[in-house]
Parts: sequence; structure tokens; C-alpha cells
Amino acid sequence: MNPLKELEKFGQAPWLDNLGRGLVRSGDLARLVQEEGIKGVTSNPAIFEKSMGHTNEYDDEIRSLLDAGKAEIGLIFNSLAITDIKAACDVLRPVYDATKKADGFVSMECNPYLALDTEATLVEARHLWKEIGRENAMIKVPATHEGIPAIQTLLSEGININVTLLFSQEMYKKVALAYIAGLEGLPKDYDLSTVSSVASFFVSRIDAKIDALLAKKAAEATGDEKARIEALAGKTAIANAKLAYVAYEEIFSGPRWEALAKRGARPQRLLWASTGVKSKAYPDTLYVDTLIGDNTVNTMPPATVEAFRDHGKPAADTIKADVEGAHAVLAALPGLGIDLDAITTKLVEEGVELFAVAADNLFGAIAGKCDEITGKKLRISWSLAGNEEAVTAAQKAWTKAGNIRKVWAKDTTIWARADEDKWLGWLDAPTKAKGHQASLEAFQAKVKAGSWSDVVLLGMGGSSLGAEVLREVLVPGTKFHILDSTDPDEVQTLDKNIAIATTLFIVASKSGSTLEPNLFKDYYFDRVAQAVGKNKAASHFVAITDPGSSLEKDATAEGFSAIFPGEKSIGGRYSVLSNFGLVAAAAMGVNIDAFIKEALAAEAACGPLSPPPTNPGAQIGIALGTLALRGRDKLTVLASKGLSSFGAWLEQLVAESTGKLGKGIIPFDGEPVGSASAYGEDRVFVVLKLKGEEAHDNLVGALKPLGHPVIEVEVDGPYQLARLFYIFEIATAVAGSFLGINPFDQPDVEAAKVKARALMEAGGAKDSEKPVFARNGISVYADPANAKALAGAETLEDCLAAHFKRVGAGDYIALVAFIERNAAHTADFDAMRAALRDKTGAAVGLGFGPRFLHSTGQGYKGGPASGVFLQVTCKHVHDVAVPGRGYTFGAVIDAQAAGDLAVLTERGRRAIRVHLDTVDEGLKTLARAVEAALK
Ligand SMILES: O=C(CO)[C@@H](O)[C@H](O)[C@H](O)[C@H](O)COP(=O)(O)O
Ligand SMILES: O=C[C@H](O)COP(=O)(O)O
Repeated sequence: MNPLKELEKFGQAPWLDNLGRGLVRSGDLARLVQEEGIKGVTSNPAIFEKSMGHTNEYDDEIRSLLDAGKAEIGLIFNSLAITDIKAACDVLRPVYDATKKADGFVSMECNPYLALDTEATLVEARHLWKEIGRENAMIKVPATHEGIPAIQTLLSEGININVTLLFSQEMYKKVALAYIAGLEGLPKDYDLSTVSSVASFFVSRIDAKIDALLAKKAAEATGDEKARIEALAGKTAIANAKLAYVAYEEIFSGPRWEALAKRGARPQRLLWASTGVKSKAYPDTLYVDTLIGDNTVNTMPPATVEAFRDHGKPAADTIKADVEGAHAVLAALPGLGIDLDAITTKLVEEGVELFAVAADNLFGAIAGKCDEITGKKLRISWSLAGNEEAVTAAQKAWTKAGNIRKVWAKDTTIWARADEDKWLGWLDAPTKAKGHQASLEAFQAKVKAGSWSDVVLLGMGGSSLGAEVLREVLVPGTKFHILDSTDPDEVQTLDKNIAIATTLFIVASKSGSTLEPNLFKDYYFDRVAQAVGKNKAASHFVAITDPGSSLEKDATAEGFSAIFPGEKSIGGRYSVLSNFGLVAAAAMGVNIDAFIKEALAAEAACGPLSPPPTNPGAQIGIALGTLALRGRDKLTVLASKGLSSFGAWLEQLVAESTGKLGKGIIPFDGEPVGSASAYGEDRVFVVLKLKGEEAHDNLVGALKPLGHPVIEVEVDGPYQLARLFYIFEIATAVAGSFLGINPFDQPDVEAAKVKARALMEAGGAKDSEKPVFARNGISVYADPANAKALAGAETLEDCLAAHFKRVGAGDYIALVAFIERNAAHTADFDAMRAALRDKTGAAVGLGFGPRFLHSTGQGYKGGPASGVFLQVTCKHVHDVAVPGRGYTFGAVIDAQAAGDLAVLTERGRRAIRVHLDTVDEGLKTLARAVEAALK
């Protein structure tokens, strides 16, 4: 007779420790059940890793899940695994029926990441039980200290439990008692025969550990002692199992148990797991032959099933043989310095870890499959220039610590343990956007029907930069304008470019209280009222603002045509995939459905179960964080034409998120490209590329051999912009963890705002101090500390030379200009940036005020003290009054410049101001002077 089938006679059920789609589909499992006497199936993360990660058997289901928009890795895994478990349950159902619910079970393990979390295990186990929906399923919960209470609770809810990762007698007893207590917790009239449980006692792993120690001891011993030690090899695991069986017989007898048995309860069977031999020195059926006993299970890997069927030795109660000898084996260990308790404790820890690693690999493999099936639309390539090891080690550490899951669990311990958990609403912003896609599309239709000649978005920083990128990348040339400057020239330029009577205005401000958008609103409301009449003006206005903000109140009172809510748990710079970007996108004619789909794909790719090696956001963040700690903290953005606007948004995200407490990654966007040798040792390059476009390829090619780290991200088309937004949000949050800061506050933006407000209240900024230099309509101002550095300077060139002479290794330069942001001015500054970079070797940033105050301004003031600043202000020849405020835009921008400089100098930063009486001409003179100063 087939030895496998014979086991039944001796009360043991052979189960198969394997599951996969092919096994079920091919009919092999049914054959094993019908012909070979297999009575159950166990699965675990390592088993699923083999079947899902290394076959194509799941491709069809993955494809249809992806088509249905279900791209999250955990969701895909659960769906694939549950399909298999259900199918296997159906194959085993005849066994379940024939044995009157005593056998025929299929086990699915709870997510191993939850092994040390009672509450999460409960949620997961209940969910799996419900989803599988089969009476002959078992949910596997590990026998950790946290697992035991969950096991008892789940059993008391009538859920079948396979208790896994059991190694010690002590834990086994706790598990058996938890089973009894669980059954006792069920209602008095509950049919206890419907609840089943097995206690999976692991075998071969114990021998693997102990034998190694014995071998060491034997090597040190001689003669009889050596022989005695050698004779112990391959004995501990079996001895341990024998004693567990003794405990089993004790626990499942006596009055407490009998009371339950009378109500139909079945004893919790001991299941021998890990029964494939690990050492070739042992017979391959060792852990079956020796562990046969009444009411037991042995779950065997396929090779052991085959071996036992071929030459197994079924016999009655081998488990009960020589219990004395088993005691003697275990008693001999302490004398050899082997602490079995310590080893079994370690084995549980390792078991949890091993399954977590298997899950990492499994989820990574699923992520890889998804990319393979959909065709990877976002590709990352690296050249880490000597930092590979550090980055890989960091990636491993992040995987091991489960830090991506911690990000999603809003666990503040990975940042600065501040209030980071309150600012993570952006993590599932794409999912939420999908939920209100219809309202966005309705708004889009309304805007279209309105036949507006122009749409203008009024806002700052996080409320406007995303919209700017959306316009430039997705609908370039559209008459969608953005105003984010208080410079009177810039306001007037916009005025000239729009038809005021037929323009729709979107006032965007999360807080609703930011000065600039409120001034813009007052100004344009007045202008529209003049053009179309006071009572019609409000119909030309829409607001995007957080619920309860002052802007919401004003917009409601004034009767704006629509008010879109922001979300309080999403800070401005993380808000582009919420209404702040999406309402703007709708207004400018972006295909909302296509955009949200791409965002959802990124959310899925960066999800909690997407481990760092396959999680694009985590990968970039870990690299940026590691590199920053190694001195590569000047993030230089190089982009292809179609993505050239992305850098401005990225600058805000990175600088405002990381630049604080004297630390930070300082971003540089739009710096004119130079020769590879012009870049310092403190750079890290992020290259953004739209497929088919070139992104400074020659420079990038030359940077790598010079040892500069380069991270290249290529996307297939413009709509993958949504992925870039999301991935860099994750990357920034992850990089922030490396710096140990809170990536969601912006303490130093406020400092400059306070100063500017105080100046306005005091009647505006005034040049009370004597300039250090003044000639031909250009004057240079400096506070006493900075003036010292300019001492003796007689010309503008002298001042600049003395100022920039202070730039040292690792420093950066920032040109901050409170003048109109336009192409001509940018070109003049670009010339200065290139010259300064080439001469000093420092990274050179450019920011137009007040726009940059809501962006890089945070990093400049709060980040490392390595900045050297040149502020440029100008005289306002044609100033513009802000209605109802009693002051002009010119006065505001002057106060903002003065406020910013005051904070910089207060903090001891190297900063001077150059004031231009005539901006266009003055700027050209300044550019020439910079050039001359560097000679
Ligand atoms: O379901 C169970 C135990 O309940 C099994 O799948 C159990 O996890 C496996 O037997 C073991 O993980 C296999 O262990 P090993 O052979 O890798 O040491
Ligand atoms: O980045 C955010 C800006 O400081 C603007 O803030 P706000 O949206 O509250 O107006």
C-alpha cells in the first residue's frame, strides 16, 4: 500500500506544504488528494514567492486586476492568493465532508509584517477569513507573544486557525491553552465541532541550528565524549516534538477539556511543519517516520511527499516511542552549553524575519510582473559613483525595518517624532481624486461652456507651482495664466495679456490667509467689477481653499461661482494631486481621467507593500537621503524640454521639506548647463526625461565618469507627469527621514512673513541705512557684519568680488531677485549664474521674490548655513495700488525683500542687497559687474 495512504491508519494526516496556481489547474492537487491520501494544504509567504514570483501562472489575473485599476501590490497579492486558496479549498472539500469537518483544510498565512501586532493581525485574519469564505480554510497566525491573544480571540469568533512558527514547549502550551480558552469564549449553544485548529510545530530548523553547535563541540572533543556528542546529531528536533506530543495528551484530557469535548470540540492537532530534512546526512523521510501519532498532521514539501510515498515507513505511534530517550537528549544539551530555550526564541524571531523577507521578495516580484505586463512607463537608472554600497545598504536597512510600511502607517518615529502623522493625507490623494473625478469633469465642462478667453490662477508656492507645471507639460500655450508675484511690473504684464471682462479667476490658497493671493483677489475683483459690474464680478471667481479658511468665508460671502475644498492633512507643496492641482488641471483642459490613472499607478507602485527595491519613490528618496549625508546635498535638476518646468515644483518640494534645523538638500533648477568639470563634489544630479527627448545627454554622459551621482528618470509621455509628482513626494518624505527632520513643516517661511508684515504695519520698508556703495543708479546695501566683508570696496565690481570671495567648498550661491520674473531678466541672471558657477565651483540658484519665499526660501533660511546670497531689488517706476488697502504692490514687494534679508542677516548668513533704479538697464550692468568681479 502507498505509505502515504497508510498514515491514515495511524491517525496521521499527510498535508502538502505547497500551493500554486499550476498545481491546482493541472489537476495535480486533485490527484494527490484522490490518489495519494493528501488531506490538507499549507501555504506560506515563501511558498507563494516561489509560485507567484517565478512563474507566469498568474499573469492573466494580474492583467485583469490592472485593467480594473487595481494596481496596489497588497491588493494584487491577496487577490491572487485568495483565488488559489479558494480553489484548493474546493479540491479538499470532499475530504472535509467525508471526515465530518475533521480534515481537508487549506491554510493561508496572515501578512508576516503583522506578526508582532495583535490588532493588525486580528483585522487581517478576519478579512482573509471573510474573503476566502470557505469553511475548510484555516488562517495562519504565528505563535509570537503578540500572536497568542489574537489566536484566542479569532478562535472565539469561530475562525479556524493554524498556529504557525511554534518551536518551544512553553509556547506550545500557551497556544493549546489559547485554543481551549478560545473555544470557551464561544456561545454556549455554538457547535464546537465546526471550529478546527492545528498547532504547527517546526522541526528541521531546530536540528539545523543545534547540529551546527554540536558539530563545533564535537570538533573540540575526543574519544567517547566526541562520540557521545556526535550521537546527538539529528535528535533534538524529534525529541522536542515528542515532548510536545506528551504535553498535547495532557492538555487535551481532564475535566476542562472534557467539558468542551462534550460540546463537540475537537482537540487542536499538532502539525509537524518544516519536515523536509535540511541535512543530506539524514534519511529524507526522517521527520515523517519518527513523528507519527494519533490525531496529528505532517505537512510535507513535495519532495518529502514523494520520498515518503516511495520509501516511507508508516507505523503506529512512532511519536510515543522512547520518550525517556527524548528527555535524555534535551537534558544533555545544557551540559554542552546549548540553551534550547534561547535557540527556539531566536528561531521564532528568525522565522518572522524570514517570512517578512520572503514577502518582500514576493511583493517585489509582483511589482516587477506588473511592470512587465503594462510595459514600464517610468524608468529609473542610476550612476551612483562610489556610493552604490552605501545606497544599497540603506535600501536593505529600509526593507528590513519595514520603513515604507511605517510611512504609510504614519509612524512619526521615522522622522522627527513631531506631528508628521497629521500631514500625510497626500499618500492616497490619487485614490481620493478618483472618488471625485466626476465633480472635476463637471467643472471642466462648465469652464468650457463659459467660453472664457483666459483663466488666471492667483496663488503662491504649493497653491500655484503644480498648476504651472501642469500647464507647461500638458497644455502648453493655453491661455491659463498664473500670478504669483507682487512685483507691480509683473501684475501689469498680466493685465496686458488678459481680457479682463472674459477672464475666469481661480484664487488658490490652502490657508486662505496668505497675503499675496488676498491682494491679487482684491485687485482683480475690483478690476472685474469695473469691467462687468459689481454684481456680476463674483461669477468670474472660483476659490480653492481649505474648509473653514478666511478665503472660504469671503468667497462664500461674495458669492464665488464655486469653492473647491483642500484637505487639511495635505500641506501646500504636497497638494498637486489634490484639488489644488486638479481643479487647475480641469480648468486648463487636461484629460482628468488619464491624469488620475497615471497618479493611481504611482500610488500603487509606491504603496505600503512595495518594498524599496521596487518602489520608485523609496528608491529615489533613499538615494537622495544617503547621498545628502555623504555631502552630496546640492540637488541639481536637469530636464528635457517637455519637463523643463518640473524643476520649479521640485525645488519647492525638496527645499521646503528638507531645509530646516540647519540641515537640508538644496535644489537647483534651471541652472545653465556648463562643462562637466564645472560642477563641485557636493552635487547630485536628477535628470528628468520625456522619452525621445534629449536631456543634456552629453553633459550627463560626461558627469558620470567624473564621479558625480546621477539619477535618471525617464517617462513615456507627458501624462506620466502625475507619476513624477507622486514619486518625488514619496522620495522627499523618505529623504527627510534620513535627515531626521519633519518634512511637512516650514518654520522659516513664516519668519520672513512676520518681518514683512511688521514692516508693512510700520509704513513700509525704507532704506534708512547708508548704502555701502552707490553710483549710476545702483546701490549696494549690507548689514554691519556683511559690510565688513566689503570694506574698502570702491566699485560695484569690488563689492561683488569681496562678497563672492567668501564662497568656499560646499557653499552655494543664491541670487534672489524681487523684480519682474520674465525671460529677459532670467537671461541676465543666467549669465551671472554660469559665470559664478564656473569661477567659484559652487551651485548657483535663482529665485524671484516673493515666489521663492514660499519655496527655496525655507531651505535658504532654515537649511545649512552654506548659502551666499545676492538680493536684487528695484525702484518701482509704475507702481500699482491695491484697492482698499492704502498701499501699493511695490510697497509690499519691498517689505517682502527687506523682511527676507533681515531674517538672513539675523541668522548670520552672508547676504548683501543690490538695488537698481532702472531694472532692465541696471540688471545688465550688474551682470557685467559680476563677470568683471570674477576675473
Ligand atoms: O503552514 C505551515 C505550517 O503551519 C508550513 O507551510 C510551514 O510554514 C512550513 O512547513 C515551513 O515554513 C517550512 O520550513 P522550512 O522547511 O523552510 O524550514
Ligand atoms: O506653499 C504654500 C504657500 O506658502 C501658499 O500657502 P497657501 O496655499 O496657504 O496660500
